[in-house]
Amino acid sequence: MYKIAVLPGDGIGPEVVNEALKVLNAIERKYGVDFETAIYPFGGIAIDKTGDPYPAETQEACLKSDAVLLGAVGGPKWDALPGSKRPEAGLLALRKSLNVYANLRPAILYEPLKNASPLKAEIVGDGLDVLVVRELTGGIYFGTRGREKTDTGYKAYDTEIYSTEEIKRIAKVAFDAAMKRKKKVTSVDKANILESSRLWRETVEEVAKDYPEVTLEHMYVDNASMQLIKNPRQFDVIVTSNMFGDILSDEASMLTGSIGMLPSASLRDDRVGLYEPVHGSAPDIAGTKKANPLATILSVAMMLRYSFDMEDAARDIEDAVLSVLKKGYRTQDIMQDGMILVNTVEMGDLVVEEIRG
Ligand SMILES: NC(=O)C1=CN([C@@H]2O[C@H](COP(=O)(O)OP(=O)(O)OC[C@H]3O[C@@H](n4cnc5c(N)ncnc54)[C@H](O)[C@@H]3O)[C@@H](O)[C@H]2O)C=CC1
Ligand SMILES: CC(C)CC(=O)C(=O)O
Ligand SMILES: [Mg+2]
Repeated sequence: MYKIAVLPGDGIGPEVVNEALKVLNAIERKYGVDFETAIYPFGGIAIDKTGDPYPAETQEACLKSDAVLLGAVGGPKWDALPGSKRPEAGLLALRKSLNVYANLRPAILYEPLKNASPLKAEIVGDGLDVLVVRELTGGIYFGTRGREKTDTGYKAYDTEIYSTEEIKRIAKVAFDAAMKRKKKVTSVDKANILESSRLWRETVEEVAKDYPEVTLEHMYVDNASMQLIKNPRQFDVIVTSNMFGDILSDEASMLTGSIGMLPSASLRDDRVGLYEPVHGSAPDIAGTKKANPLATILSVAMMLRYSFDMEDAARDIEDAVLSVLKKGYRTQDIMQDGMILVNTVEMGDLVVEEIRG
């Protein structure tokens, strides 16, 4: 029996996680498996309860689980807290404590959403499928940061540090993924300025030697941001640092129609993983039932694939999502003329119905 720690978090987090749990339940019944799920406080709600965004009880449960399912954290209620005490600091601590250094963020444009992408039809072509492999437990989000008083105010700093080992292991993940795809890796950096990017580039070059079948190209992050819009079909796997991957994956999400469509898996060298939508807690729509739960539902599919080796069940979920979209059902973020508008709960129910068959 697999143990799953469930961290709904804040804002729309609990709303989308509820729908994902319904889908997980449908998979349990269909495949005769048993998942032991338990919900733990995390993020802003945990700060309210315990003063800590990642309380000891939650940490212990996550470290003992086979997988963690997370909604999202943060919101205006906690924005005035110092950085180290905010819900987002809990998220970084969770990722670090699990050592899930490889964040896979597939940006796939589902065929029925072709017209929901803001890109012109000729750019989208017959579909988009880009995998962003983001380094998740190092870089500037984890470097020393601080503030010092000056005569006129303050100066503040954040530091980007990457070691050869950190770069090697994420590069390997990207090349291994590319071997199962179109065999192309684009490594995104800012090596014309940053020393950490220069080491990144050199190290990725070294790793590439073990993958002669894979084409490697390097691209500066400013150009990559532009190319993602201009010609996204040139990309297969993008490998990049924590911050660049954070930003580029939000950008890539728009190619698919909405950030509400983008799942993620954060992995380490064994099968334990953290699964969460790419989006945040969306305080602007929290409580309105407008949130698209598909990113979280698709994150469950990634959990079944990567942590539980249940490829058929993962595909079942992905096929169910495609069917629901083909039938014309849309949450507000992907709504188009002539389609049927549904809310968060209705979208979850529709996916469950498809899985049940
Ligand atoms: N992994 C996490 O827990 C993350 C947390 N955050 C936190 O979330 C809070 C809000 O951040 P924002 O910058 O506004 O980013 P956000 O991703 O929460 O929202 C950006 C925009 O996308 C929309 N959106 C997001 N998810 C959606 C969904 N499932 N369905 C439909 N529309 C959706 C929102 O309504 C909003 O207009 C902040 O406190 C931020 O720090 C932000 C990103 C990731
Ligand atoms: C706290 C942030 C690093 C969360 C975020 O934006 C992300 O992981 O995509
Ligand atoms: Mg982000």
